[in-house]
Amino acid sequence: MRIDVVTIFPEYLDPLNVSLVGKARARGQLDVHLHDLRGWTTDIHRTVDDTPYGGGPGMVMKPEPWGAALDAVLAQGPEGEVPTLVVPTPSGRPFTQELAQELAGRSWLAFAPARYEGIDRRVIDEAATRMPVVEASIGDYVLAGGEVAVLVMVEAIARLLPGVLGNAESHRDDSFAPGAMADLLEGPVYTKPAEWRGREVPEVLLSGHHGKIARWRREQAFARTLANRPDLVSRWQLGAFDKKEREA
Ligand SMILES: N#Cc1c(-c2ccc3ccn(Cc4ccc(CN5CCCC5)cc4)c3c2)n[nH]c1N
Repeated sequence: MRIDVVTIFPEYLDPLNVSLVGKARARGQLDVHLHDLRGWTTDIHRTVDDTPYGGGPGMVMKPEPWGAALDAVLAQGPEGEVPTLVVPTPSGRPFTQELAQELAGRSWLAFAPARYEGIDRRVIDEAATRMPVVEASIGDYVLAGGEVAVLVMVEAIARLLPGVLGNAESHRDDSFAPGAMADLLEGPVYTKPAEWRGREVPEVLLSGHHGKIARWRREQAFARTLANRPDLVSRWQLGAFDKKEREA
């Protein structure tokens, strides 16, 4: 997968050099290109923003630098291909595991993290005439810009790419991943030592009885989901019900 990121803060994306994403880049599983938006400004002050038409707070990112930057990204990318443009925004569709799975299936993603009050709308509308555009939000809170959202999205997507997670890890039982535990949160996890500060590991986990362990983990996941995300329980129950219906 090729990933391009256009930003006025390329250094904000330094975490893409470490850990899971960094290793995937070193192995050639990810090809990441960072672009400083100011490289496409034409004035001495390298201006990327201006006041909003219609008034209102803050500044808006000018269309010219973004248009030129996206032109350059398309020109530098694989011949005859276009990226999916991912635009982090508070008003976007929720960035969920499902959307991460969808984007993990694309061969080329271009991220456009904005700052200020966002990008002039015409940039997105014009881009949508020549590539798929996904406007997505990582959660119901307000950030100061889109770069941290890019870090979140790239990590969630990268770990789904074949071979990126080692054999010792798996996204099979992730929260929200398809399958028996779909839509349930993870249950508790334990490792050695068996006793720590007077607290013991649940006996069932030491039993070696895989059926009992699996049932215990499902019960724990259900209890945790009921406590922290009751909204997911109804979805899971409906899913489990549908499955029984289909098997009946
Ligand atoms: N993903 C994601 C995000 C973001 C996000 C993503 C990208 C940018 C670019 C700039 N900002 C700052 C900002 C802050 C408030 C507003 C709303 N204003 C109301 C009146 C006019 C706009 C617009 C932008 C961003 C925030 N925040 N939260 C998420 N889950």
